[in-house]
Amino acid sequence: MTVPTTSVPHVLAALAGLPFAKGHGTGNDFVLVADPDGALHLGEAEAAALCDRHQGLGADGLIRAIRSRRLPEGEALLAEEPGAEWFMDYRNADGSLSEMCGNGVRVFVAFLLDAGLVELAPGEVLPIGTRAGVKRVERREDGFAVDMGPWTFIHPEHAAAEASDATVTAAGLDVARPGLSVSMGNPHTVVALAESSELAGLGLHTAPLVDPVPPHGTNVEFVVPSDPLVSAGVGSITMRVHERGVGETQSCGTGACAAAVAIRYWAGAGAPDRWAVGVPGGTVGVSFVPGPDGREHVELSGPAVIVAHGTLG
Ligand SMILES: N[C@@H](CCC[C@H](N)C(=O)O)C(=O)O
Repeated sequence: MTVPTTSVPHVLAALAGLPFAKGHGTGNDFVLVADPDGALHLGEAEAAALCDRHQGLGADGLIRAIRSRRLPEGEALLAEEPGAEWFMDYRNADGSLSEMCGNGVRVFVAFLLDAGLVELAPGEVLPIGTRAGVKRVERREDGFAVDMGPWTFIHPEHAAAEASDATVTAAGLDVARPGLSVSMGNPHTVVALAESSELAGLGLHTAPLVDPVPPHGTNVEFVVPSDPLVSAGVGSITMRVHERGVGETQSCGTGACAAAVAIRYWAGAGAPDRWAVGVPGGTVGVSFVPGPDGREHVELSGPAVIVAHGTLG
């Protein structure tokens, strides 16, 4: 019998001795590996094997900490921000690359601190290279806040004219619902539901069908606005997410930002700039703030926890 060279045990055997950490942000969990000089080969097969929940370590994604100058996409960012020494090389659980991960970038900075690779006092900001550009991460007493940059509609012509640009079908929904596709550097399609019972009844073990799907696929957020929607100036929503390249996760930081963007857009004039987004793994904060470039930026805040360290055996 021939053992496939891409089988999880085979791929993991080739990584024996690899030090790693495990961390999460509101239950969105990651395997983290320090590879400052880019000496390791951590591609699609390695990410999928490490993230395998049965035969690997198990995670929603793999994050490699590599110096920006060691990757072509990181080197390009250094011209824009010379302080972005570290690059978050992120892969989904199926091994695919994603441009951005909002929970991941907070956990990434917690990992750099834990590994002694950076120093950052509360109130200080660290620029991080990502495939969606440089993200500035501020350390706070209770976690981290990330300037995620400006949001955009993926299909601006439809969104502006019809307030939705897709129909979304999912297990547990009686009929297809309208969705709004928002880019946070990575793609999202947001669907509003009226009742918590509809959210609870969704079957997210299979991927929702989005028509038309954005060019590079999409993450899908189902969102229920709280009643009242706004309390003490803060909007409140609850969401579940099916992530591209992963499946249902306990949380998605970029998804929480996209959900707040869509609900605020649908709510119209007078909707608040601060939002609390409840996810199965906790709560994250999303704020709309003026950016240094004069555009509106989205700020994501929330916890980041390193739970374990180990060595691949
Ligand atoms: N969980 C992440 C998003 C991870 C990437 C996503 N699955 C994609 O393919 O775009 C987050 O916290 O933002």
